Amino acid sequence: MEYSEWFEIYNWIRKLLGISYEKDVEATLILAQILKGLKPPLNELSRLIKRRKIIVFGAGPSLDPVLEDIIKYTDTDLLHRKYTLFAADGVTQALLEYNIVPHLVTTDLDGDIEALMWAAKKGSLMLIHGHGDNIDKITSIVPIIKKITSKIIGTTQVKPIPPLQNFGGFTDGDRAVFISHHFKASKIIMVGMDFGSIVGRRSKPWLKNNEKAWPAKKIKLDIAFKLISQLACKEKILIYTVSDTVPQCVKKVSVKEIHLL
Ligand SMILES: Nc1ncnc2c1ncn2[C@@H]1O[C@H](COP(=O)(O)OP(=O)(O)OP(=O)(O)O)[C@@H](O)[C@H]1O
Ligand SMILES: Nc1nc2c(c(=O)[nH]1)N=C(CO)CN2
Ligand SMILES: [Mg+2]
Repeated sequence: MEYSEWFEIYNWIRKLLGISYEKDVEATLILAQILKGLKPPLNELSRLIKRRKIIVFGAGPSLDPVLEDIIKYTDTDLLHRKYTLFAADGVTQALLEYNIVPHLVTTDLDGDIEALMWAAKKGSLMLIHGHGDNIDKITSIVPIIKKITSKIIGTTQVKPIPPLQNFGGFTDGDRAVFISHHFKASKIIMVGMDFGSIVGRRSKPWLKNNEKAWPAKKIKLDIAFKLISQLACKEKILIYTVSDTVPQCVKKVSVKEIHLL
């Protein structure tokens, strides 16, 4: 997506959530400074996505039960070989419990940090997002991840400055879908991308159970739903979901059907 096209969407989101452009720019400068000197592994990102089937895991309430179901039909080694596994932030904790190392992780560093460190150690490529409301986490956590791995790509939602990138997308989950589209995935299969008004417990380390979405979170889930609908309809790409809430132009499939895709 052209930056000008994204910038219009970003401004729409900014108004909805009252986001500060200046703080987003500040976060971008700080993240770029911390990652300076690290060459973003874009070739590896492309190799993991281009012409491959991607499973994007979101942190909705259906994540854990569906993951259990998937593992019933496909053993975890096969899953790892057949698909590129793309975890949205806190989902990494669930994958850790099944010992499934995601190939890719999108995070704005508000998921379970231990799980993110585990993924970094195991070789996941970490797409770390900087925005105006996670500057404290950027400065405290990114230097630690940098000591563990060089497989880091910094992302931003404003104009990128090297070595950062902007592939479009807003929340960790829809950003994973946008990145998969940008690098020309053959198919994108969404698991746990439930949207709606219940936040899955994997979303935040402090959640013990699934919980009713607080007002800002509800707006973010609606934004994610809309962005994926727009992308699926406009770009005519093949996006599937196993969740009951189905964005426009996305096809609903059952867990059993995943391996037929
Ligand atoms: N019902 C849901 N509950 C939680 N996450 C969901 C749900 N449906 C889809 N998702 C996706 O899973 C991702 C999980 O990431 P995470 O919980 O870290 O959210 P986030 O993008 O950081 O947003 P926030 O800033 O509100 O925490 C979300 O970005 C969202 O796109
Ligand atoms: N400034 C700002 N940007 C964001 C925020 C947020 O809370 N503040 N949350 C996001 C969800 O992943 C993505 N981007
Ligand atoms: Mg997050």
